[in-house]
Amino acid sequence: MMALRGKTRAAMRCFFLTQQQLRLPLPLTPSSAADISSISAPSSHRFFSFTCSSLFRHSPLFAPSNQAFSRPISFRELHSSPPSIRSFAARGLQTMPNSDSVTYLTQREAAEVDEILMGPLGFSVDQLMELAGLSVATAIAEVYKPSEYNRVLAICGPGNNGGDGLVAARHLFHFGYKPFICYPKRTPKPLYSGLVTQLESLSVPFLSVEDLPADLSKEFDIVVDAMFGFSFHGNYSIYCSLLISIVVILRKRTPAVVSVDIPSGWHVEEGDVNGGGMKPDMLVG
Ligand SMILES: NC(=O)C1=CN([C@@H]2O[C@H](COP(=O)(O)OP(=O)(O)OC[C@H]3O[C@@H](n4cnc5c(N)ncnc54)[C@H](OP(=O)(O)O)[C@@H]3O)[C@@H](O)[C@H]2O)[C@@H](O)CC1
Repeated sequence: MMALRGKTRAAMRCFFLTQQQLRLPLPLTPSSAADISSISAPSSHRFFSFTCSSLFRHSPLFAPSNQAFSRPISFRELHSSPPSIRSFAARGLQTMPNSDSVTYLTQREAAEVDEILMGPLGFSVDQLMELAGLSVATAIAEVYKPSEYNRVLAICGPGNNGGDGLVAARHLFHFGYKPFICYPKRTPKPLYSGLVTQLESLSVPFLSVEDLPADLSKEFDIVVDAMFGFSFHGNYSIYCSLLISIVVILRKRTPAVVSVDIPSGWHVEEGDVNGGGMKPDMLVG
């Protein structure tokens, strides 16, 4: 998590990591650090970044001479790697030019920041969700051009992470993509029903799990994983594991899987401890 402690404005920015960035050779050179920093969202799209790097927060610090860091590392390796390897992501982010304004939060500290944002600072969940979804859409547009990756399937879960996905899909529509939504467990709260209404007013199709084609790669260029964020607990229900299986299996042929905030199924601080979580190409947090 990119965050602040008394530096709220400085910390309001979106970070995303792609396979390409995670293949940068280590230790990071000034130019590779610049490559990473150049992918942050434009200042007009800055927002409070939720939990991306908190996935890696408890990794021990690494020595530049460590053999593990003398070669490029892929995102796939990152998922299955011990904490010392996972700390690469934190290292990359820490190496950003204004890294003095960036610190990392635990889940508990993140909850406290939420309380401040939504308490004395007066932010609403709607506002934060809108900014999160817009930032996800912006990050996708930065990496996957609509001319090449036009058809987007957003799989949205029952909580706020799913709400981020609904918002992102709306912005992707306005960016020129053709989004589709799979939202199997709808939440009847006004915030969510409003997001659904807005998408329906744009004629964005909602697909049931049964509607999903057997081969997602033929129908979609990007899958947005907005099933679960930092409140995922326990194991997947049968229903959810079905969805996960679809995406994981077809991920081999799907051009891009983009996870929102935390890859679905990952522990917020320990990562993919059971090995059954999503394996995204890009993580936006
Ligand atoms: N906080 C903020 O300020 C903002 C947060 N934002 C975003 O919200 C995300 C966190 O949102 P969240 O807290 O709503 O939780 P989330 O991860 O979406 O899932 C909760 C739902 O999943 C369900 N569920 C859980 N485990 C399950 C299982 N094994 N199998 C089946 N179901 C399971 C659980 O059900 P329950 O346990 O309640 O029965 C509940 O319905 C965060 O990562 C970020 O992306 C932004 O929108 C901006 C503002």
